[in-house]
Amino acid sequence: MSALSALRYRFNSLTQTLTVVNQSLNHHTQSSILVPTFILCSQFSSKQQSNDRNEDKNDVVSLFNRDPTSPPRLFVVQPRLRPDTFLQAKLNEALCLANSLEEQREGYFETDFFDKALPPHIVVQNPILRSSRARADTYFGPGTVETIKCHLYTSESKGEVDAVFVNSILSGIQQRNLERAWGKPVLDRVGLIIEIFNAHAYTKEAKLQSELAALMYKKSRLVRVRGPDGRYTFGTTGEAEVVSARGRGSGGRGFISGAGETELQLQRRRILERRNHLLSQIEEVRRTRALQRAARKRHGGSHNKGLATVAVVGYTNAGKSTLVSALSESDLYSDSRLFATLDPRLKSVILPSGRKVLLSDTVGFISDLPVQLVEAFHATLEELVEADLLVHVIDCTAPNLDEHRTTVLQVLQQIGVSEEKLQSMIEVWNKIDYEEGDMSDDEPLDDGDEDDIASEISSGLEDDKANSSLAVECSEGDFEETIDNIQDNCSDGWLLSGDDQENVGDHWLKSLDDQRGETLNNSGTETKLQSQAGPHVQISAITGVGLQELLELIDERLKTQDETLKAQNVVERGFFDRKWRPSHADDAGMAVEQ
Ligand SMILES: Nc1nc2c(ncn2[C@@H]2O[C@H](COP(=O)(O)OP(=O)(O)OP(=O)(O)O)[C@@H](O)[C@H]2O)c(=O)[nH]1
Ligand SMILES: [Mg+2]
Repeated sequence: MSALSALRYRFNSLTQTLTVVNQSLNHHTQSSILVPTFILCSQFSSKQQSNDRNEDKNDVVSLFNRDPTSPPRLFVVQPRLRPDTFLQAKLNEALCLANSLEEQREGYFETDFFDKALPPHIVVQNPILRSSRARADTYFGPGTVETIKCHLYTSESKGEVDAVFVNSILSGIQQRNLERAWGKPVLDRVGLIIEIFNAHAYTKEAKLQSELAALMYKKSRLVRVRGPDGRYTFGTTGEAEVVSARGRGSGGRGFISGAGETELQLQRRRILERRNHLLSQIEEVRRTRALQRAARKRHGGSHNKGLATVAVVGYTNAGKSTLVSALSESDLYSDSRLFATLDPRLKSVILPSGRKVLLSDTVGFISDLPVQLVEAFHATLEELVEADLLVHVIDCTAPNLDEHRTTVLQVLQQIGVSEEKLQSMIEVWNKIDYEEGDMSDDEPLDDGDEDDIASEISSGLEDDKANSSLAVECSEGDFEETIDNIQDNCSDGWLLSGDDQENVGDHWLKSLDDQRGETLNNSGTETKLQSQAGPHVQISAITGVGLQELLELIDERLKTQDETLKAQNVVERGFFDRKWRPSHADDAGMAVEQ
């Protein structure tokens, strides 16, 4: 089996299995359930929610000018990674990300995830693996840029491409230069994830937070690049820097009144104004959430006891929503699309001891979760920080399970979850029902020449090569040459920019390397983030295996926590009593004796 078919097989077998699983639930029922039947202490009443959802309905925030009525077709560029299992996992994730970008309408997606064709894609040389540093201007070397360009043209001739997705982190300059080289909008990993959040945002809260993240990302991408004529230009298509009237006349008269505002300054100002507006609205959301949490803690439980919240966290697509639905016998929206859930949902569950608790389903994480999203989704993520107990769901079928675990732990630490809560977190391995198809004739990705593989993996291009003049330039024989032998001095003037930039991509791969070092090393040295040796419970949220055991474990952990808290309270009360007891001689003596 060729590397391409192996990859297709893996992707298809993954999606097919999930299709079968999904068939057990009626699609339309699933789709419509985002209008929740029961949201405890929700921030808005259901009537309010529907109003909120209708409000700003046409406000589609997009990082590139995509048509919101139909999902964009993306061409996926995956830089090579090692080992092959890691590359395979990252490529699969990139393809799922590319297919996940679709506007959500009235609570459901028009396209079934499994009906979507595999996006055209290519695996290329990784500039960071090769020279430990990516090019400042185009990230890839000129040979790779050209190779991608001709593969892109071939795909485009079939009407397949609206934009290019590079599964790496690019700087603003690199992105702009690649857009010019390829004549297509370019999205990097951060951009695509933010774009997906914007497309999937449905409630007012999610929309506000996603828009804020997109704005902050946009702000960091406002760059000027040198045009073909050597002058600085602004904008994707290289418009000249526009000067607005603002600034003129404000600081003086006539010639000393200032040069006005450049396009760059104008865009920045607009972004900052909108940002302040969004921040004030998000602050309101946070305040409301905090009040509701406090109310739950005070009166939510039986016998006037507080109601404990158990937050279900995990990598995106791990099965969090399916698990919460199964435990609470409800029907939260679940989908193989990444980031299907953006808003926290609370569902009540009765534990084996008879105790009632709230299960919270929330947004999933991903490696390199954009910092803009973490900051913007502060109000949502705060729910996790405030939860009494965390349940970490891991998809045990993921080949890079350790990386998923590390990513989630890193994000939890980043948002301020205490060490104590991380220690008491329950780790659950989900999808134990999953059976891998027969992979006996599957070849490892890297068998043979790695550049042949890169050519092979490029989807749907092989057949066209013989006929297309462009394909002649991309023929496999030339491929190696294109990548290896073209000198790095071929960049046109416009590729070079005067603007300084940092190599964010380097950081990304370095962090990948670090993670792989941590997660794939066999030295036996445990990092702090890997203190968990294995799962506490193994379950299948679909078949129900292990769910009772999980509920018992939650019960037990909460009980232990209650006892610890009680003990602490006794100690604290003792201290309090000693400190504030009236200064009667006998009492004081007793207090000392205690
Ligand atoms: N085979 C199998 N598939 C499962 C299981 N649990 C969930 N899935 C599937 O995994 C996919 C993702 O499930 P979700 O519950 O949406 O995952 P999630 O973690 O909520 O994902 P996001 O909300 O996108 O972060 C869906 O297609 C589910 O049907 C399981 O136990 N076994
Ligand atoms: Mg979900």
